[in-house]
Amino acid sequence: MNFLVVDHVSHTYFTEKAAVTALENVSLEIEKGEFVSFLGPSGCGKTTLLSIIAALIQPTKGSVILEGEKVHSIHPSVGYMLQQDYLFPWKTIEENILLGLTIMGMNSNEAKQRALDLLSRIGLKGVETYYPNQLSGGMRQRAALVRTLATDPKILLLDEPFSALDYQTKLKLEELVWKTLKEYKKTALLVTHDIGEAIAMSDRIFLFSAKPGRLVRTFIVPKELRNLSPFHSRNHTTFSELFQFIWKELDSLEANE
Ligand SMILES: Nc1ncnc2c1ncn2[C@@H]1O[C@H](COP(=O)(O)OP(=O)(O)OP(=O)(O)O)[C@@H](O)[C@H]1O
Repeated sequence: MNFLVVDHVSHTYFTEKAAVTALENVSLEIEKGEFVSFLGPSGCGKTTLLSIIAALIQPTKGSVILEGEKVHSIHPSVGYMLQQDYLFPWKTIEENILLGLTIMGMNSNEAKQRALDLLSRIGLKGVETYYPNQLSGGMRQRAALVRTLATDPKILLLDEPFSALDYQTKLKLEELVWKTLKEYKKTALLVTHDIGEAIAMSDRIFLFSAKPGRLVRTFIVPKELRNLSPFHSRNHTTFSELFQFIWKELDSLEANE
């Protein structure tokens, strides 16, 4: 049984002016513990697909099946990490993280201890009492990662979580997120515009076309890259070969728009 199945999903947004088909007949399967990326031109429905998997919106057609059960409503098995950290500015880092646990009804000491352990592992020990505006962008995203992992979700949806960061911070955070998710054996779906990021972090890459969003190709990242952390993957010769290959595919998709 596949861990997550997206089964013939289509989605159309109806506005006063028009109907926009964001996704058309998308089917894919993801295994437990896999790290996959959704790559494609702007507007190809990547965020829409993540929102459907999280059950924030219902697909017009098709379904999403997680561990054999159809996903109907928002469920704690899914953790979301976005471009913006959405930490509450009036709460300390620790309070922000514990708030997530309380909302999920997980108020146990064990859950709190896990959150504090995670903060320390992710290099944020000592900043528990700080407010978000006292931290750098990279530290805030690390705090957001802790908040997401603290509830122990089965699957993490990462919607361009590094895109607002400067290049060096982005590379460091990619490394940290990849290592942490591998250590915790999490399944992750990353939405990105960055081909390099997709190759460096993923086991497989799903390439989408726009208008309407269709799954056009799946790339399996070669094993020699998959076993390397993002930083080391970027320095491997196979990396640039795959980069150029995907670049050309993406370029031809954009030319056909
Ligand atoms: N709430 C909405 N109402 C109407 N149309 C929408 C809505 N949300 C998204 N769309 C449209 O659906 C299409 C897919 O949008 P979506 O945000 O899923 O794409 P994306 O691939 O994540 O884009 P980007 O890479 O620019 O973030 C776009 O044409 C967008 O304009």
